Amino acid sequence: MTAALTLESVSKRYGDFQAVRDLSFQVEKGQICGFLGPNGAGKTSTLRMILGLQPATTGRIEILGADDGRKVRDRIGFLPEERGLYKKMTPIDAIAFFGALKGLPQAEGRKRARDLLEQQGLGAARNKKMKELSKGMAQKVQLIASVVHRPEFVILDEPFSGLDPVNQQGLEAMIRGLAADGATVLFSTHVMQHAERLCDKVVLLARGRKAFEGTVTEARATSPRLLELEGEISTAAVAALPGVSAVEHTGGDEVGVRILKATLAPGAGGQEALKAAFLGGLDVRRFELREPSLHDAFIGLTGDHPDQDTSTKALEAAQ
Ligand SMILES: Nc1ncnc2c1ncn2[C@@H]1O[C@H](COP(=O)(O)OP(=O)(O)OP(=O)(O)O)[C@@H](O)[C@H]1O
Repeated sequence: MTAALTLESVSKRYGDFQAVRDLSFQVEKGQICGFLGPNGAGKTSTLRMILGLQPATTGRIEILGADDGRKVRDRIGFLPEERGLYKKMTPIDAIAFFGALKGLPQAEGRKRARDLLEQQGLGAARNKKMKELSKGMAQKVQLIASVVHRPEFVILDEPFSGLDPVNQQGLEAMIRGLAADGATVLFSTHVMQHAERLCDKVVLLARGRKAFEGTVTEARATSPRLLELEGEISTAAVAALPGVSAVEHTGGDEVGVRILKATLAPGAGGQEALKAAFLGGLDVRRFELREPSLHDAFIGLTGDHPDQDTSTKALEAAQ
């Protein structure tokens, strides 16, 4: 595989504040990579360094074979976190304008804009003014504007924020389409479900440091499986089952039927525990084996909640 992006020991310092620390990761050509972390983790700072919009304090970045994103800017598409196209422009004008900034002739830009708007179900809106579009529609137009020049590398900063579930699904489909056409995609998000559905690989960032790099399956495997049991059972009896490393009483009444959550030891599948429970005659009326989600893995790997704000300002405000 060939790397489309390589970061080696990259750090970013703003005055006394270290926003990104010793960050290294790679994205292979054609991959969809999720760049995950809570607000303030350092995602936008890193994306801006990759694009060459701000220098790294230390470290090396290579994108599409160049040592500075600005040298290959016409081969990159970027959707910034701050949205906004000129309100009085039509979607076609706005898309063609952004294409022209990347060297695409106006007539070709307008033709592609028409086709892409049609594909995204926005054909009827193409001659309206941007200010007349819903937020979801405007965001789709902005994504089209950032990829109309058919970039090899697409960087999207929090592309799902502010969209309703239907538009989020539409955006997921657009991202899959970009990768199917051969583009490499790197997108930041603090919503794990999108990454779980879309990504070939994920990089987890917490307080400016990499907490994990690998596939979603590998990330999930870092977290233990959970077994939920309901019945007239004691915490001690469940704790004694094979493969169970911890037990928590989560519901039901203390003397009668109880709901217990058992954390399984790494590698334990849960079947042995269930078999032992039945063979031992435990009164289990319901059981559920829960695979860890990416969200569980994130909490386990970082100790942070992905929706939390880990910036210094937030930490200070909380004290
Ligand atoms: N220009 C700047 N000057 C000083 N501090 C900054 C600057 N840009 C970002 N920071 C700080 O660096 C930290 C990381 O910010 P960054 O925007 O990179 O995080 P993020 O993961 O993208 O978060 P968000 O999802 O909220 O955008 C934050 O504490 C932020 O306040």
